[in-house]
Amino acid sequence: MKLKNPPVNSLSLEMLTELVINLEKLENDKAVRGLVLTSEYPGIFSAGLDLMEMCGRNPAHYAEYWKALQEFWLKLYQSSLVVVAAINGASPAGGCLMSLICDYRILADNPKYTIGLNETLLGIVAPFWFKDTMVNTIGHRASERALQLGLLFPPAEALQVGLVDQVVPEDKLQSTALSVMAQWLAIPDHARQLTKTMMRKPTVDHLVKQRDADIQNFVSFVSRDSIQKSLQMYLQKLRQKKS
Ligand SMILES: CCCCCCC/C=C/C(=O)SCCNC(=O)CCNC(=O)[C@H](O)C(C)(C)COP(=O)(O)OP(=O)(O)OC[C@H]1O[C@@H](n2cnc3c(N)ncnc32)[C@H](O)[C@@H]1OP(=O)(O)O
Repeated sequence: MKLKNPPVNSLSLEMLTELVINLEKLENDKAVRGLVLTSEYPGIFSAGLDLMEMCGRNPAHYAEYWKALQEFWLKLYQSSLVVVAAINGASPAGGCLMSLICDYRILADNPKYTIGLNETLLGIVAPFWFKDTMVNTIGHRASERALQLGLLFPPAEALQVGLVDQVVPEDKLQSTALSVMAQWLAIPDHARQLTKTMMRKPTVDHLVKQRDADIQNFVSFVSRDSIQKSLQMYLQKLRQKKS
């Protein structure tokens, strides 16, 4: 599946909805057992959540957006398919989260392709289920440091901390993803799927139990004037970077 939402594959409401629909279609197709997630635009895997969905909108929109994000996370994290992320570009914040909920992550070796949960750099806080996903991958201490500092790791460091499973030359990314997929598909589906469910259930339950409260929390947080100002300033900084 190729992520395709120009210019930076930000996770807009429309994109999240389409991703969930496509995932459902693939899961209902008995001929499909695995999925490689990559970007149509080498250089950018995903810029994360679409900041335009979080700026200057009304509470009903924020609630709808957050619910769609939760839906996407729940769908992909619990997918019965083998999901391999072939990360062919920068992967900040929500882009990193999307990679973390796959079963295996391969990052192309390019110093510009940084990955991490950098929310604090925007003056916002990664929600508990982003944090849980990261802790499950790299452990508590490394997550605490990475989350507080909003670290974006270049490939060698991402590999060292365990944020990705493999770093390969850019021209070997797709072939490596396919050979990793073959290795995972050699395991009987039912055994692998039950194991995945067992490993992920506590994290899933944590969010499921608090879904409504999490939406309310997001809506009230994002509606604050101070948060709106931080997000606007960050967007402005992104725009000024060009000039
Ligand atoms: C408030 C409550 C908070 C609760 C928690 C919320 C958790 C949040 C998770 C998130 O994912 S927040 C988003 C974090 N994302 C980022 O910090 C990435 C920002 N983008 C970049 O660093 C770069 O754009 C890039 C991805 C490295 C690509 O760089 P490049 O130089 O190739 O492109 P740019 O010129 O920077 O961008 C092109 C164009 O796209 C706009 N844009 C970039 N990122 C986003 C985004 N996340 N959402 C919306 N739009 C984005 C950027 O402003 C440019 O727009 P124009 O200037 O062309 O209009």
